Amino acid sequence: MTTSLADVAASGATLRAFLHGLPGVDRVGADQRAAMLGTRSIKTTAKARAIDLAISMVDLTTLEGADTRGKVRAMCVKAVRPGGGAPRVAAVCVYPDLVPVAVEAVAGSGVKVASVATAFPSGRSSLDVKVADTAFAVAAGADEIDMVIDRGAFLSGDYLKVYEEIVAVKAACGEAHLKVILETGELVTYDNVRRASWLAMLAGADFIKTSTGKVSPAATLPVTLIMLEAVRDFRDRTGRQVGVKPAGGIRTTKDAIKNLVLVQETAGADWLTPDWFRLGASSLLNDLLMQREKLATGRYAGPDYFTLD
Ligand SMILES: O=C[C@H](O)COP(=O)(O)O
Repeated sequence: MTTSLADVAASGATLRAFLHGLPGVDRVGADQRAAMLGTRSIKTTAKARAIDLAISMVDLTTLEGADTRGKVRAMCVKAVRPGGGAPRVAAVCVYPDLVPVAVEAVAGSGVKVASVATAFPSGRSSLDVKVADTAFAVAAGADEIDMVIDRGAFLSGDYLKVYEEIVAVKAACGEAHLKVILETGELVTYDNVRRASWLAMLAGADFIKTSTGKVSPAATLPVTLIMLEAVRDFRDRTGRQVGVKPAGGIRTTKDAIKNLVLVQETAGADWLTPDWFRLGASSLLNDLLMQREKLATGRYAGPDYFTLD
């Protein structure tokens, strides 16, 4: 069924009625389903393919106050050529002022440049500043913008403010893709995660992303499960596909593979590509490369071989 949801945001009241009319999340059921899918084992050949797929989905990230041009350049080299014949990652993710460095370093490789904007990570600034932050990153060459929602507005029930900010930032993105970070660790309930997912998609998000990586808990499996259900149901309802990016705290190959199983079993194979699913992580790539080497040779390459963060 393809139904227009255009009038849902006609007013704060209609938006609230829609979001609160979504079915509630069965918390115990979501936790159990995520735990059950997380224990699935996969064969060695499937594991090799899964590792390469996971590498191709990584948004290799550095978001520290101490980031330097040199650190970003080194990260980009690794993003483009992770080593050992592994595929390139999907994107690098940096603060807006470092976008030009990343753009130059990945030029011609196919690796995208993503940048966090809108007063990341708190989102506490005026809309003008958030739009300017976005425009700055896009003008510098960012292919993707990772914005944060105003959690304060969301938690006080001012859904229209959150919606309008996303619409304004989306407009400032132009051709750049917009990932909307829900910061699920601050949303308190799974029902809120479902509501925020729909709110972001209704406002035009190309991707919904769990977390900034600055708040704990970050990308838990149940939260990713709820967001995958939301993109699946949103596409059933509107015909538009939206991507999902768990980010924050994903460090091991085991974590990555659990996420891939979740995608396959929840949203389905249409989401199992870097166009529709990303893993936002600062150190996951190292473990994926080490496990890849172990599968191929039977032994781990030492840290001399892989640059460890
Ligand atoms: O968007 C990605 C996160 O900021 C990275 O978080 P992480 O350092 O826990 O992998």
